Amino acid sequence: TMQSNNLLELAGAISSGAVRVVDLTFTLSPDFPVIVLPPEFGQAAPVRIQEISRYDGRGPAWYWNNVTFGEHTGTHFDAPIHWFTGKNLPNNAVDTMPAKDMIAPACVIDCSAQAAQDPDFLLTVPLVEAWEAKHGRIPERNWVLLRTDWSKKGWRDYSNLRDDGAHTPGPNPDVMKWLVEERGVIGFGTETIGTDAGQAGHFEPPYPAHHFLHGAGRYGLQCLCNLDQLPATGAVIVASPLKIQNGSGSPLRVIALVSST
Ligand SMILES: O=C(O)C(=O)c1ccccc1S
Ligand SMILES: [Mn+2]
Repeated sequence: TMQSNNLLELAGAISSGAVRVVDLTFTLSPDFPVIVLPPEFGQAAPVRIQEISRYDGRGPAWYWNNVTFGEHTGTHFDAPIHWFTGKNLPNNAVDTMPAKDMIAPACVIDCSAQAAQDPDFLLTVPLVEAWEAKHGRIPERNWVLLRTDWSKKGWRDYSNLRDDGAHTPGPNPDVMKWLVEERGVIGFGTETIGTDAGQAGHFEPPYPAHHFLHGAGRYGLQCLCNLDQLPATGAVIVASPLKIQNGSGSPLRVIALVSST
């Protein structure tokens, strides 16, 4: 049928390279920095990869590990249940979210110049409107990915922790409310630790990306990389979190399909 031909054409285009598959994921390792919350709160467990056997007496023909990690570690996905504003929504966990939400187009907003000047740079509605004047209105059910080139920093600058918390770029409250309510985005993605800015705990409402996205049943992606390899529009994101029972999120492989033509 027509549909199956389109799907087979896509598979052929991926095989031939006419459609590039761009990996937007950091390697999940014990060295990767994880979010540090104020000391009075529970903290993410460190990533641990413990070898069970490696073709030796513990397992002569096989290599495998036990892996421990927090749901919000490395390049990872946030489900609506992660935030109190999404706690009562239907199908709000990674194991109950609709599979169709795992594939959607993306708009990439390049703020790398601004973020290079100011680690506390905030995306605003006027900046997105200026982007739309150039690239067209953000369609419904798209990811909006904030390119800051933060993923190119060394670990210390990547976390950019000071005594008053992290200083990393992100969205202001107005733009998050606007993206969700006026543009119907499926989610918001960042290169930094967290979809929110490092100082977002002081915003109103606190952590506005989490607040508005998950309150509307939408999703977050964070610690992305290689956003500089994506076009402003036209990429399709595949983001399928682990099917953790009642999970609030999970590390995952995020890939983007990009037409080479
Ligand atoms: O979703 C996250 O990884 C994240 O940024 C976060 C996690 C837990 C608590 C607060 C925040 S703000
Ligand atoms: Mn998260």
